[in-house]
Amino acid sequence: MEICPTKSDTRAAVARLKADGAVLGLVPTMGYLHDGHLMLVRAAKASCDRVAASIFVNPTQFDEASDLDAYPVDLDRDIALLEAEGVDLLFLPQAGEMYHPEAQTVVETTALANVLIGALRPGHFRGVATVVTKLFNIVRPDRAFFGRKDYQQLQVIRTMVRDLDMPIEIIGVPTVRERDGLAMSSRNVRLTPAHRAAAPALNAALDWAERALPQLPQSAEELAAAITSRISGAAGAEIQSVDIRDAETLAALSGRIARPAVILLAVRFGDVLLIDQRVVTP
Ligand SMILES: Nc1ncnc2c1ncn2[C@@H]1O[C@H](COP(=O)(O)OP(=O)(O)OP(=O)(O)O)[C@@H](O)[C@H]1O
Ligand SMILES: CC(C)(CO)[C@@H](O)C(=O)[O-]
Ligand code: BAL
Repeated sequence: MEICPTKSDTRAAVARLKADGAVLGLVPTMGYLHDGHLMLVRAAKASCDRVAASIFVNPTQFDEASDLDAYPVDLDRDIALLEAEGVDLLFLPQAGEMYHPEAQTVVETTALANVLIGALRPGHFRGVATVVTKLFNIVRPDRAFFGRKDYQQLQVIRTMVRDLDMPIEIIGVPTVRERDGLAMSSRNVRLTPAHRAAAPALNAALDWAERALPQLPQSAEELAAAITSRISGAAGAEIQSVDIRDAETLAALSGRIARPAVILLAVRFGDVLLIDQRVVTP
């Protein structure tokens, strides 16, 4: 695996990797890799000739300095894991390499960026869309792979690619979970033991909702209220939002759920914000 700390190294390495017309996949991450990330790498390996990954803890998408400071890092382990998966290129920039000191250009999906998680984390999706655009411009992949766990992020990126005519196919990969159902996340290590024990309540509530939906003639509002009451029983859970939205546009739904919908959860345990999601089809 070639490790490239600069944009110019990366462009040169990509040119070599694509010289024979190979299809290149990109897996963008913020590091501290777990099996969810490795599933993205495996999906990329399965459908592309060459695979690039990036590790960059992007400061512009953090709305809280304390969350950025607490973001876990273990580069040696990450590099070994990516090597073992057969990744061809790792783009590993420093913040100074990534952003021009006088940078003033941003990319924003104006409506989708400022609702749901975007309302809880102001500026977050502008930071994500801007850095992903930069990663796409530096690596120029044919396909890019993102987790469905970060559902709104995936829809923001799909919308951006559509609106700005980026010639990149976006692939959404299913959520990888711990044995007790908790969605894998780099932030899980920051949960206290008591919060870690309570956190599978998110997935349990989603499982319940998926099972209950065909039997109950529930409205979106009633379903959201029932999910909220289930999660509120989990020790330490501070529910930030439970939303039932159109699965594609994330437009709010009300009344009977008559089309594919996504249930979006954001729940704080101490200072850790956990998210989870489930697409349900009536
Ligand atoms: N459990 C998971 N299953 C599948 N994909 C995942 C999972 N967790 C993260 N991803 C995906 O991996 C990519 C990189 O995510 P990131 O590095 O932010 O990891 P993370 O574990 O989601 O961290 P965070 O704690 O910031 O949410 C994103 O596309 C994300 O959706
Ligand atoms: C897509 C991403 C790498 C952009 O910084 C980040 O938001 C993430 O890890 O999901
Ligand atoms: N996984 C999304 C990146 C973030 O939480 O900042």
